[in-house]
Amino acid sequence: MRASSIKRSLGVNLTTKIKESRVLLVGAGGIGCELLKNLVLTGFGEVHIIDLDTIDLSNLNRQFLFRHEHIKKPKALVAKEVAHNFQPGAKLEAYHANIMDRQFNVGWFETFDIVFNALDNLAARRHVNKMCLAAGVPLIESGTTGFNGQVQVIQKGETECYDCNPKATPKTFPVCTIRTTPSQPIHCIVWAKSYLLPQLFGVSEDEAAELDMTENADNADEIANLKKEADTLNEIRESMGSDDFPRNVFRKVFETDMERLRGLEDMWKEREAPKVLVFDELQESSASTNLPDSNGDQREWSIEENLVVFKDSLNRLSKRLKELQSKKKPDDPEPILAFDKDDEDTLDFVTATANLRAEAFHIGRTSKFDTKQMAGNIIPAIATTNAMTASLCVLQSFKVLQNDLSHAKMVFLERSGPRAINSEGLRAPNPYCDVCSAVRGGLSVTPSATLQDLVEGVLQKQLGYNTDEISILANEDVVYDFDTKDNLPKKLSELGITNDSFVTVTDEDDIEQDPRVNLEFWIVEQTEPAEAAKVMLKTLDIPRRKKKPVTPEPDVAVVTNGTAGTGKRKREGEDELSTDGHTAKKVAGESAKNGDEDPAGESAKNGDEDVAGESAKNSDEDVVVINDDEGAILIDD
Ligand SMILES: Nc1ncnc2c1ncn2[C@@H]1O[C@H](COP(=O)(O)OP(=O)(O)OP(=O)(O)O)[C@@H](O)[C@H]1O
Ligand SMILES: [Zn+2]
Repeated sequence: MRASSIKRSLGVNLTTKIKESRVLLVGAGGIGCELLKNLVLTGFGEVHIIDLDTIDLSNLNRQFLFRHEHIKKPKALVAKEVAHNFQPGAKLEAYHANIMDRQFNVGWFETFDIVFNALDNLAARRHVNKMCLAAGVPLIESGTTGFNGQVQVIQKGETECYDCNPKATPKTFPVCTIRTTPSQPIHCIVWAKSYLLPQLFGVSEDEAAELDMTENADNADEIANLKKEADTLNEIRESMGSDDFPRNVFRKVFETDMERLRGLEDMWKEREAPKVLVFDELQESSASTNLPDSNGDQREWSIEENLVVFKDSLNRLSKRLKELQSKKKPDDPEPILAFDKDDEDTLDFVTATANLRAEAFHIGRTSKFDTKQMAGNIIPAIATTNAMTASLCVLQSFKVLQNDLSHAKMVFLERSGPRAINSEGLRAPNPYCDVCSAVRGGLSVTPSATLQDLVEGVLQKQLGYNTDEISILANEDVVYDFDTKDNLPKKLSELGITNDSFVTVTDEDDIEQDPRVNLEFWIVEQTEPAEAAKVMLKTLDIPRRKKKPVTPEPDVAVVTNGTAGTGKRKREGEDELSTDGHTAKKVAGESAKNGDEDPAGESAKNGDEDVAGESAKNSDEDVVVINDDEGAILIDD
């Protein structure tokens, strides 16, 4: 768009503000590429782009700034170069780096007028949220999952922050469901992918993220059995590469183990016992069965076809592992093969093995295509959703630049409701949110300062904390609490508490004792010689934590891959809040926005669950199933 047209549609004032603004774009992926193009064409004066990744073939279908010749080059740098051609006058700066690196400190964040998040994971989103709160910079957070998208404006002290609504951690499955009582195809897929495949070709099942190995009375026996079974599988690994290998594996997991399970009669009083699959019988019935070709990916294979793929994929994987082992140098780590949804061999193995197991447990089979979606936790990325979401981010940024948060909105894109775009007014911060209720500040530290200087000198003497009732977290580690006092004499630097690192002080007092909100500071190292004080903090007023009404477990949606935006809109304990007078307020002018002018308000409520919510709802066990009945176009990653 020409500058003159922009001026005419946005007005001189806003156009000038846009031109004078300096913004940061975090992530140059699906949303990021669209957003960068929009920012540059809208006339944003200075745009800094950061992305840690390089360009991959699978990005090209939707990350339109990238071409085949850019594969393996850093996303941020290529995005900058290409976008620069759209608007040669724009000042663009690119960083091929992780936004969580310390060099991107609070002072650096403070230099921006707006930060745009176009990320794909919770950790980075949370980090940027925290940095923007610390720096007092407005954040426009966005996310898409398939046809759903979400944009949220976050401003310290005025709106909800990214963490004001609970986010679910990725789904894990109880070990006993996976090991002995699977009842859905996903249980069999997780077993094949996270248990059997690593047992045969990789690391031990203890490291599988999807298996909840927390030991308790119910599963102690099962975990002991697992260890025993692992030993047997290790023996079977010895036959890898020989013709007997697939047969040995099959017999172990579908004959011996099934027989053992059937013997646990108490277990099968309420449910049907698994059946034993007999290798020799299946081998015979599959004698004339061919390997399914790629046209067969979308249909369920017969049990014979599954056996053929099981054997063939095991042979392919064995060959690969043997090759890696033969090339291993003495100091190299032991080679392994790990599941990758785009690796045909591991995907074939998981599909066939999961289907054979499903057969044993009287569960329906899944096609290779569906297995790939489920095992890879894939929610398709859709270029149009990204483009629409990116444009909504820019529209919201206009409100921010005009200091008009009362007209900024939380916007949702959805396909299932009556309208594609829905919105609602921004909400005030959740008073119980530990993240945005925290008090933040810089802490000057000399190189010789110890943890004791901090705990006693600052927290106890200056700020009046009871040092028996606090815990201190630095770089994800507890460095101090009632039971961990050994670190007191250590220098802060020895504990990794150096320039620009964050330290969080949590008041662990019971809620009746009126604990304070979290105190979070970033370290500013001073050079010696120091004055008397080794650790300095200007006296802060640290308010008391809000007493939360007792509530049932929060009803959280499953976020499958961290791509989802901002989580369910219903706040933890919100119903109770409304009844005791603490109803979360809209930022300003709320009713006007949700009244006649915003007929989308109501539908937004239906679609306002976490953008991954739809898939989560498909199963009573919160299993993520991709519901594609309506013929979505799946763009594979
Ligand atoms: N900590 C981080 N620092 C900088 N960039 C990040 C960080 N975490 C994620 N990103 C970037 O955010 C972008 C998110 O884009 P997107 O969701 O399209 O993911 P993608 O990796 O490009 O594609 P997909 O995951 O769908 O294959 C990616 O380019 C990714 O590299
Ligand atoms: Zn918050």
